[in-house]
Amino acid sequence: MPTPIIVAKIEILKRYKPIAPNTHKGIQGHALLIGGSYGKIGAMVLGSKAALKTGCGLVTVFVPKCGYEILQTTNPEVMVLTDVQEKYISKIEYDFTPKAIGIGSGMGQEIITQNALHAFLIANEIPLVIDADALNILSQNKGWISILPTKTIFTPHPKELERLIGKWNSNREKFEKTIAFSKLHQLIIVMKDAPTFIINGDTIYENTTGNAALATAGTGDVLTGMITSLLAQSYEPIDAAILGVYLHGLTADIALPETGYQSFIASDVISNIGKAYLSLG
Ligand SMILES: NC(=O)C1=CN([C@@H]2O[C@H](COP(=O)(O)OP(=O)(O)OC[C@H]3O[C@@H](n4cnc5c(N)ncnc54)[C@H](O)[C@@H]3O)[C@@H](O)[C@H]2O)[C@@H](O)CC1
Ligand SMILES: Nc1ncnc2c1ncn2[C@@H]1O[C@H](COP(=O)(O)OP(=O)(O)O)[C@@H](O)[C@H]1O
Ligand SMILES: [Mg+2]
Repeated sequence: MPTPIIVAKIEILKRYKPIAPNTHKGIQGHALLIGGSYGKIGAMVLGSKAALKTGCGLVTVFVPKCGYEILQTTNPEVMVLTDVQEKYISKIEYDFTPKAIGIGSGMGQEIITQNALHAFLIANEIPLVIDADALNILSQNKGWISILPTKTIFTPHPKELERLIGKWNSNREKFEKTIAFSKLHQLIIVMKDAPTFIINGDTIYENTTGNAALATAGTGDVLTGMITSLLAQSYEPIDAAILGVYLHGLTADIALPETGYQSFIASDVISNIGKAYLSLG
């Protein structure tokens, strides 16, 4: 197994691009987040707010109709497009060209949603982050993985990873299988765990931030919003994954003295993104 590259501040500063003074929202990047279903619109509320707080200029969400008022009320900075269906996504349509797309958080796995994902993947050429139910759907339809743009970012937690690559008998085998999967499909795999590893073919990155406060609902949905935002800001996919995971963990390290492990929630990741950026100098 290749020795991991340790991702500490020095590795981040090689990749981090401070904001240009004369930038504007039109060049800061437009992120599109697709997902949500009845009862899981919160995943999109969290992801879209995280995307804005990570610095892209514009964020649009595509959600089932039941998400419209929720998102317009909770996140007024976010633009909202809706599916024709009330409770789940059935046909993904939008009339602009986003710089990056994140798909899957809270999306559910209805058959009609699976078909909508397939049609979307066939048409799409924009850089992608794939999370949660979109990963689960791909696990059941492995042939669709070949349609993805190269360097698409997958963000599985251990159970989602197992659904994609099958069971492993040792840590070593888990890495071998993930590396083989990454190479076969030319994907970047964010192996979310404690710690999180990022696999890019034979290269392994080991993140150094984060703690058990992150073991709470929605922190993964937030990470998807953050990585999609960085992709929209023209970071290379590998840099968006590395920087996103690092900043996400750093929010928990910064908040811990005030929240403790137990009371930290996904919204606390979002409210500490600013401090995480400031600590980069
Ligand atoms: N507020 C919201 O709307 C929320 C929506 N969510 C969405 O709900 C859907 C279901 O996601 P889930 O992840 O809960 O369901 P999954 O069935 O994918 O994952 C849950 C299973 O994975 C295991 N697991 C998770 N993390 C693990 C780890 N680090 N090590 C070992 N096992 C681990 C759990 O024990 C459990 O058996 C997704 O679409 C997700 O985006 C969740 O993110 C929760 C919050
Ligand atoms: N004990 C832990 N230490 C560090 N990070 C953790 C820990 N538990 C969970 N995380 C992080 O929290 C996030 C959880 O993501 P995920 O399981 O997809 O949550 P959700 O789907 O509820 O949003 C991942 O980034 C994971 O690495
Ligand atoms: Mg998740």
